[in-house]
Amino acid sequence: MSDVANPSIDLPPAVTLVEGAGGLPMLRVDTDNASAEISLQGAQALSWAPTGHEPVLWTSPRSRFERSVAIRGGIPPSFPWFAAGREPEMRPSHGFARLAEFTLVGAEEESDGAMTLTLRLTDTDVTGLPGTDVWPHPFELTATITVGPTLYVAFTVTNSGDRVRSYEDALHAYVAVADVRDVRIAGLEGVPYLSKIGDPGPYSQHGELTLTGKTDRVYGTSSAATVVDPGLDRRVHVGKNGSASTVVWNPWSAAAAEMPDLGEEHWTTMVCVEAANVLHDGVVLSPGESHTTTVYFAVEHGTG
Ligand SMILES: O=P(O)(O)OC[C@H]1O[C@@H](O)[C@H](O)[C@@H](O)[C@@H]1O
Repeated sequence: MSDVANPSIDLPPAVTLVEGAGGLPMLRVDTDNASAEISLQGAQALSWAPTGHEPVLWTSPRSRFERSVAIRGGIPPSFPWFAAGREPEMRPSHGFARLAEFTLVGAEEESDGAMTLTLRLTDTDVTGLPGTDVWPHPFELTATITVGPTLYVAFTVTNSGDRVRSYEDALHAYVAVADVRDVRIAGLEGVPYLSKIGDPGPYSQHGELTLTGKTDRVYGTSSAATVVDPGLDRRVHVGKNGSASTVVWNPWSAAAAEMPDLGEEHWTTMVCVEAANVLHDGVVLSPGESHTTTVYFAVEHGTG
């Protein structure tokens, strides 16, 4: 990696802007409490490790790193629609925000040593990206990412046009696990969900969630979830605000083998737990109104 010339703002010593894989600009954060890497494309945290812990976010060893191509891993944003969207013309998958290069507008050290980065994207920055013709509306998106012993990612969408608009969003986190077949996800007990595999339901979650095959579910909950991972002997708490849906996804072996940026050998080491607002829980904003979706992660040793 080499330093990128002329970052647009002064950076604290703990933050560097470098040319990462594929020439994509990346922010490197290295503090006493945590380290992280954040791609300006998608304002996408790709790695985060609090001091004394193994990396918490997963990025595919097979990911592509190219301009305007989705990076497989970390916390890509879905906006202005989720996955295949609510209308047939909503392509590409997960909308255009993860394909767009955000502008770094702030980098500040918090009093506890955590580092907060602020990145911005507006409709004028996404001209020409796939999907912008489907949702050609004025917006401002501000991503605020705080790197410390807890990782906070907040996405604020403002409707800067003069009509009411609706959208779906997700902070589509890939959590690193020893083996997805051995983890439990707590916090979803009793929550209603729809499945995108087979009969959509609705169903109700009985007990903690264990994954035994391809899983693609939208849970209707604003509560936190915890990934309990005996292989890494840790619990990863996934807290959230401003999110009415939690999506859990793992493609399992056959579908992963069909995905060139994932592959049959890597699907076991991740599970997606996504803070979202999707389907009938999509967000509706009046002109000038804003909504913030926040996800935060904390890790504890042990599974008890
Ligand atoms: O391959 P993509 O576009 O990154 O999407 C991956 C998955 O993302 C999940 O969030 C969706 O629920 C799945 O339906 C989808 O397959």
